Amino acid sequence: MSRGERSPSLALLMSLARPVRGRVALLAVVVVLAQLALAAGPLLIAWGTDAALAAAQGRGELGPALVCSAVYLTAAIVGGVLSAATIKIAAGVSQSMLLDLRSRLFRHTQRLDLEFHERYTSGRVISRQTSDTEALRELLDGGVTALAGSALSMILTVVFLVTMDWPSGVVLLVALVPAVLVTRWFQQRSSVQFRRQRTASARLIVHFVEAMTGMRALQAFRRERRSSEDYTELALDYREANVESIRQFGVFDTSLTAIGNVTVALVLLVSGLRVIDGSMAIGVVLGSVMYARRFFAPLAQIGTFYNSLQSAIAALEKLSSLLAESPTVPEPTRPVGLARARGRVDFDHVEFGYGTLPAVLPDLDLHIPAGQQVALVGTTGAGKSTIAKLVARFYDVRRGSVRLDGVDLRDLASDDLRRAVVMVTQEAYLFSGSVAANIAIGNPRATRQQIEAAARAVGVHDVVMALPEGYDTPVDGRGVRLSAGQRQLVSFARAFLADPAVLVLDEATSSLDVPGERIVQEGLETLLADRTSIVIAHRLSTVMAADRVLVVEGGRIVEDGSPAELVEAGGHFAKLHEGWQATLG
Ligand SMILES: Nc1ncnc2c1ncn2[C@@H]1O[C@H](COP(=O)(O)OP(=O)(O)OP(=O)(O)O)[C@@H](O)[C@H]1O
Repeated sequence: MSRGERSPSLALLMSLARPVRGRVALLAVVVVLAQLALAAGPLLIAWGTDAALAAAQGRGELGPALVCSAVYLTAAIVGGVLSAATIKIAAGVSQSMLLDLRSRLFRHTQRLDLEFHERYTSGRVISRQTSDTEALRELLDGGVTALAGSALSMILTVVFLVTMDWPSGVVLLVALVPAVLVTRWFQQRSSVQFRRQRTASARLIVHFVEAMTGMRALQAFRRERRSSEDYTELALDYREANVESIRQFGVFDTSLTAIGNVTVALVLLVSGLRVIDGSMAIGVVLGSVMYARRFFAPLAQIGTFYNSLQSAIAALEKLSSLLAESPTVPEPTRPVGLARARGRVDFDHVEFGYGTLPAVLPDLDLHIPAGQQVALVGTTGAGKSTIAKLVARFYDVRRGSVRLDGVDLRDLASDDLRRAVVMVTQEAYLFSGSVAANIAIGNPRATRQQIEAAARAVGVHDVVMALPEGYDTPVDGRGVRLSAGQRQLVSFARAFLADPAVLVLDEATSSLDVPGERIVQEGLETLLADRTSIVIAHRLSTVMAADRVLVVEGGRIVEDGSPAELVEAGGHFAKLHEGWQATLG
């Protein structure tokens, strides 16, 4: 990892910590004080045993022993209270930082353009918001303080021990060599193992999600058995990875305990010999042994925390690179207002292609007067949706310009653009909430009367009234309680309520000209009336009702005229028309 790559992560961490820097400083002070209080224990015992007990036994003075006990007790209580405070402050700091991060991520990804979302995929966005934020939470929620506390505890132990009795300190430092080697071994092995675990778990989840979301296809093609065999294999892989990781930790932990015990024995041996020859007091032996015992425990914590640290660093890198993405459809620096758009749309020699791919529209010159109803037809992949999406400025053009009432969309204030141009997609996406709330998306300030009027206008009012709770009936994420046609009508009502100057609509391919679809057709007619409309048409009735039909082929308009004129002309459209009529029989 180069410095250049790391710095955005660090910058992100710093920017998250800035608003809570006071609490971070307090946390640092509390961690140091807690460790000092805890590390003082053995020193007090040594002094208490040698000086205070000697005073009590020799001269019958209880004072020093009482003082020593009181100080020991105070240090223990202070250490305990401060350790608890550390956890509390760290949790507060981490939750504030994560709240900030989560909202930043959400706002940012929402602001990014469609091109980004198509490239990045929703799965990746979700894992930024969930598992990566979670990895960071583990680190911030005590991981950093535990690491700092552990390191500080080891340093203080050595310093106190060397100050109290340097030969024991030397024994400790010598024992540190194998302990560090074992820790390094564990870190190397476990980071490989950790990656294996993560990959195995990701594969398992992907398989699970795929099987669940593709359940219909899975059952239709009788793939259940094969699918569960594959799942079992992946689950076994995951188990293997977990077992191996636990085994490694077992080896590491046991080795550290063994090193710790041998060190205690060595300290005891060296001290014992020195007590025999009279060069060491018994209290110092006690203190040294206690220091030796508490020395290695933090190392196990540092070792096990290594993986969390690694994954938090990786998560931070991914999060910061997502936050560094900037929209390719930027807000204008000096927006031009357009309070009441009339609805004239112009494509002036537009060249457009997705990302760096070859141009889909090589040179489109199209002028639609305000109020005209335009139907786009053509073979699949011809570029109809692309034209529609450019009108809503989901993407920016490479060359030329798209203008609304003469204003380049790139200069138009985005609120004005969103008010003036509304796109209704085939998908007719419903958000979780009531039917009324879904219609009100078109105009959040609308009253219930206005919502109902919109529903009446597009012919969905009776359908809604027949639902168990009428307008307050909740619809799930994708509107499972409503049929495709009903969903479409709700999305028409939403667009009707928004009342845009320009309506862009991708007519559902599944809805054909069958009698049951009459209601959708009528709703559509009301919606399209009195405004500029650009419809990617799939029904003959919609096309025939349009003022103007554009036949698109290979990103170019090959025929342009009224439906009657084009039928008359005997070109592509006339053939399409013939075919349509034949299917309707
Ligand atoms: N998001 C995208 N990224 C890259 N290429 C795309 C994207 N969307 C469409 N294309 C390509 O652009 C071309 C035009 O696609 P477009 O969706 O505009 O066609 P269409 O006429 O609307 O087709 P259909 O009737 O099947 O919806 C196609 O070659 C398609 O592969």
